[in-house]
Parts: sequence; structure tokens; C-alpha cells
Amino acid sequence: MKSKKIKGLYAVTADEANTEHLLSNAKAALSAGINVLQYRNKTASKQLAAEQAEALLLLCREYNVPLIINDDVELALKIDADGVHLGASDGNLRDARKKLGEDKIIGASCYNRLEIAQFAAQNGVDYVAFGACFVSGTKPNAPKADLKLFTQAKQVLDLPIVAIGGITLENAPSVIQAGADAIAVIGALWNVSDGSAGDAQAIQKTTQQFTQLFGQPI
Ligand SMILES: Cc1ncc(COP(=O)(O)OP(=O)(O)O)c(N)n1
Ligand SMILES: Cc1ncsc1CCOP(=O)(O)O
Ligand SMILES: [Mg+2]
Repeated sequence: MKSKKIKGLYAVTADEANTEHLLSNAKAALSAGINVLQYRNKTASKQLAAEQAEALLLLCREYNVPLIINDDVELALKIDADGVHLGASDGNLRDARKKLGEDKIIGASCYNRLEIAQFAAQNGVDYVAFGACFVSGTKPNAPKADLKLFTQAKQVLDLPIVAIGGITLENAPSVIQAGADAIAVIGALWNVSDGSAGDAQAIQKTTQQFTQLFGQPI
């Protein structure tokens, strides 16, 4: 079942114009055991986004990890990615399902609203995401979601629940404890690099530390 793939550490790429750097960081995280990768680049041109997403997809295939494309159903279709992640202003969920077919993964942002998640579930998504759980350096104005929401959502939804926003190694245990099946992380995963040759090792180590929180082997 494709929704079973959404669990554990869900890595989301940072805006990165340097494709070589993007790929070496992604490779480090994939080799250390991330469960899902989302391509999110809010500053790339259409052409750069297509190039980067295609290159990431090849890499993800090597590690048998699904690649989800943020915001862009057409790009996901064009490169035959594993799915899309859609927010409130990223298009209609039913239209996305029609275009992508039943085999692809569709995730929906539900911010801090359980009713959005219930609506998304009725419209055929494979996972729902709530957040920001904490203050996010990547998206400082994201609405805040109380951790109690995860516990409530768990009781009424039969889908994987993803947490996002300001998640770090220190606060992740409280999010998992509250009921999140997966944690989506940008800053605390990639910003451990210092631009040197040690980047890959630092990302690998952080990936392993996050995945250990889910009781997965390193
Ligand atoms: C796993 C996951 N959850 C939430 C988001 C946020 O989506 P959205 O609200 O559309 O905001 P942008 O990411 O497009 O800025 C996400 N991308 N991934
Ligand atoms: C895309 C998004 N949506 C809510 S918070 C956020 C950013 C998450 O990034 P970080 O893990 O750096 O807080
Ligand atoms: Mg979006």
C-alpha cells in the first residue's frame, strides 16, 4: 500500500540553486535512511525545477525511496515522480488524482485544521500534514499547530499523519509521541552542513539520529 510508505523521516529539500550541492546532500540523506524525499524549491525556474527533480528521481530510484514533488502536479506527471504535495492554494485534490491516477501518492497540507484533513481524506489523499509544530526558520509565518491536534487526528483519520515546521532532534520526540507517523524536516536536516567536505557526513549523522527516534535500525 502506497500510504504505508509515508512514515519516519520525510526529508524536504531546501531552496538550492546549485544542483550538484542539492544532489550530494540528497544522496547523503538517502544513503543514511530517509523514508521519503520531497522536492521543494520555491525559487527555481521551471527549467531548473525540472532538471533538479529529474536528477533527484534517478537518485531516489537507486535507494527505493519515493520522490514527492511540492506544488506542481504537471512536473510530477512529466517526470513520473511518485507523487505530489499540495497546499490550500496548490490546486484541487480531485483534479490531481484524476491526472496522476490511483498509483501516485498525494499529500495535503492541513495547517492546524482537522476539518481540512477530513475533507482531504474524503477526496482521496494518501497522507495529511499538519504544522507548523514549532517556529520554522524556513517558513516563519506558517500557522502554528498544537501537538494535541496529532492525537485528535489519529483518532478520526485512517491515514498517515505528517508533522512539519521547526522540527529538530530535540523536539521531534514530542511530535512522535503526540501521534505523528512521519516528521517532515528542512532546516534541522540540511543546515547541519557547513559548506565543506564534511557536509555529507553531518547530514548522514543527523539522518540516522532522526530515524533512530522511530526505532528504525541505522
Ligand atoms: C509534508 C509537507 N507538509 C506541508 C507542506 C507545506 O505545503 P504548503 O502549505 O503548500 O506550503 P509550501 O511548502 O508550498 O510553501 C509541505 N510542503 N510538505
Ligand atoms: C513548508 C513548511 N510548511 C510549514 S512549516 C514549513 C517549513 C519547514 O521547514 P523547517 O523544517 O526548516 O522548519
Ligand atoms: Mg504548496
